[in-house]
Amino acid sequence: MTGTPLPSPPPARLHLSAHGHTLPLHDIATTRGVEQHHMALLPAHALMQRAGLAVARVALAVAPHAQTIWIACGPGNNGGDGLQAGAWLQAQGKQVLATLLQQPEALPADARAAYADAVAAGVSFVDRAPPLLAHDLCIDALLGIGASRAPSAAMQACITAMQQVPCQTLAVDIPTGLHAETGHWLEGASAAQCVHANHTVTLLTLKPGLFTAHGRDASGQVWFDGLGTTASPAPDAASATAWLQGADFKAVPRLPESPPAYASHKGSFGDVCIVGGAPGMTGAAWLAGSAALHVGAGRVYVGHLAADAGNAWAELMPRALPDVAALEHLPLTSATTACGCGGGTVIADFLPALLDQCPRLVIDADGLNAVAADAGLQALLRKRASRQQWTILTPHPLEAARLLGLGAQEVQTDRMTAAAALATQFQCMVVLKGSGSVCAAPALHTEPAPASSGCFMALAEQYEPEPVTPLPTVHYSGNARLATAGTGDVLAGCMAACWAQAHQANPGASGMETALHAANAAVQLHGHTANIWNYGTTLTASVLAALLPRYSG
Ligand SMILES: NC(=O)C1=CN([C@@H]2O[C@H](COP(=O)(O)OP(=O)(O)OC[C@H]3O[C@@H](n4cnc5c(N)ncnc54)[C@H](OP(=O)(O)O)[C@@H]3O)[C@@H](O)[C@H]2O)[C@@H](O)CC1
Ligand SMILES: Nc1ncnc2c1ncn2[C@@H]1O[C@H](COP(=O)(O)OP(=O)(O)O)[C@@H](O)[C@H]1O
Ligand SMILES: [K+]
Repeated sequence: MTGTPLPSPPPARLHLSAHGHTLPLHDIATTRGVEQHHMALLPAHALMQRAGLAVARVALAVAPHAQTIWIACGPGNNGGDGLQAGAWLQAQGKQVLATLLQQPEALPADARAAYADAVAAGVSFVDRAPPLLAHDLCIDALLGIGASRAPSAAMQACITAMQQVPCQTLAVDIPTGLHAETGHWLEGASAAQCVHANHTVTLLTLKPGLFTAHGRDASGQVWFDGLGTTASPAPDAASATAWLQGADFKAVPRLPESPPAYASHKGSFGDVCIVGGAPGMTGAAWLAGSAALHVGAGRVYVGHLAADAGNAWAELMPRALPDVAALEHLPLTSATTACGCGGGTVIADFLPALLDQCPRLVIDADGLNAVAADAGLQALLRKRASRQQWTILTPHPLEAARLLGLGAQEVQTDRMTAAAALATQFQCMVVLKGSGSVCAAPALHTEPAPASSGCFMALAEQYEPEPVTPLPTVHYSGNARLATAGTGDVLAGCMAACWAQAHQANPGASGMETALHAANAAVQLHGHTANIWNYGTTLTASVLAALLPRYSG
């Protein structure tokens, strides 16, 4: 077995990328399809041999000095990958001890062959975790994409042991206990029933659950191996079911610098209006305005709902909004507007006019709460897309729950579905914030094919455009340094500024696509700024706003 040619390329390590790079994500059904396709092309058992080799390679890379390696193997093919890795590692001179939670004869065929390889290589079998030292390693090969319920009692004992070992843990494909698609715990399980790995080597495809909800905490450093089925380190893009933004297989910790054209002026970078800052929450509007300014909007107006709002930044243009009529002092019909930041309950009075007039509108915070509470506002919101007026909603999980009439926990249980449901329900772009922010869009209607004459004209008239729903994007950038008050206001202002500039640069582009681009660009800039903050002090929202890099397309 050790003479089998090595599949290439070797496992690749996922890194943050400042370039807004996208990588394809695949759900379980598509992953199964990819697996079946390649299994049919390869000799029997070859794919699992490659999977085992990929796991062994990562094991040697992350724990080069390990002498003892404990592998907890479940009853399916994830366990088979573990057994196969054990065979490779034993052949490399490691002492491999495996705990197998299934009778060997009851394993699926590939895993049974892996078991035979492990026995032949000299792997020992033990009932429970052996004594391990800090430089040793344990491998979680209990459950992969076949996990269907909370771990069994025997599995739980292995998970608890893995939580107590003094060495690193490497998960195969997905940490046991985590749902591969949602990043939530398996149904009926909790954090205590999930492996919290230092590393995860995921196989054939990148799974969305590794990157959102609890996924980032449970997975540690993610590695990918296409098992020789892809020419590049990235999995196949054609069959993607979502995108991951902000990660790459190479470290690129620098933002590109593209200076603005010499012959440009402040009118070249779009205007932004902020509407918010009710009494007691004036800071929220200033934070959003500051963010818009730093991201590079040409002119930023702050319409504040409090009578005495002060002025935090000399560069911002304040406009007092004692009543709805005062909105005429803002260039709402030409600018890009972010509303709701610190908007209090009074923002509800302003929303009908904003929904009516603003061609590009980001609705955040209290603006979202107002919409959730008022069916009339919801109807106005839904109508906007048909009038070519575009909207981005930026809820955190509780705001999303209010809009959907669910509990916040239900939203967190399946963040991608929740974001997509909001996008469809309100015909808006949606950024569901939190760890692994998710951007979703409603179905886009494709234009009819151009027809020039005769029967083709007649056919074109009958042509019903097929709606196309863009894939959701999960963001890899961002971390818990953003978990401080006001960072959401900063995101809203940042988004309006990205959107204003993207629209200004290309006013003829599809409004919906520009909105989607702006939503993703803003989440990336915001998250990236938190990723590079390394000063040991709290990243306050004001500092975050001032550090945001200029939008560069
Ligand atoms: N074949 C190949 O060449 C390749 C395979 N690959 C690998 O295969 C993995 C998928 O394998 P898989 O489909 O066998 O599913 P897997 O995750 O092992 O679990 C299913 C088993 O667990 C059981 N079970 C479920 N939940 C349970 C629970 N809570 N507590 C206890 N038991 C539970 C379930 O029992 P059942 O529900 O049937 O009663 C069944 O026995 C994939 O993630 C990747 O690692 C790739 O590397 C590519 C090459
Ligand atoms: N643990 C985390 N990991 C990544 N991003 C986070 C985390 N906590 C918060 N954030 C980000 O910080 C921002 C917080 O927004 P929000 O909850 O609206 O805060 P606020 O209302 O205080 O401004 C969002 O962009 C969110 O995605
Ligand atoms: K696993």
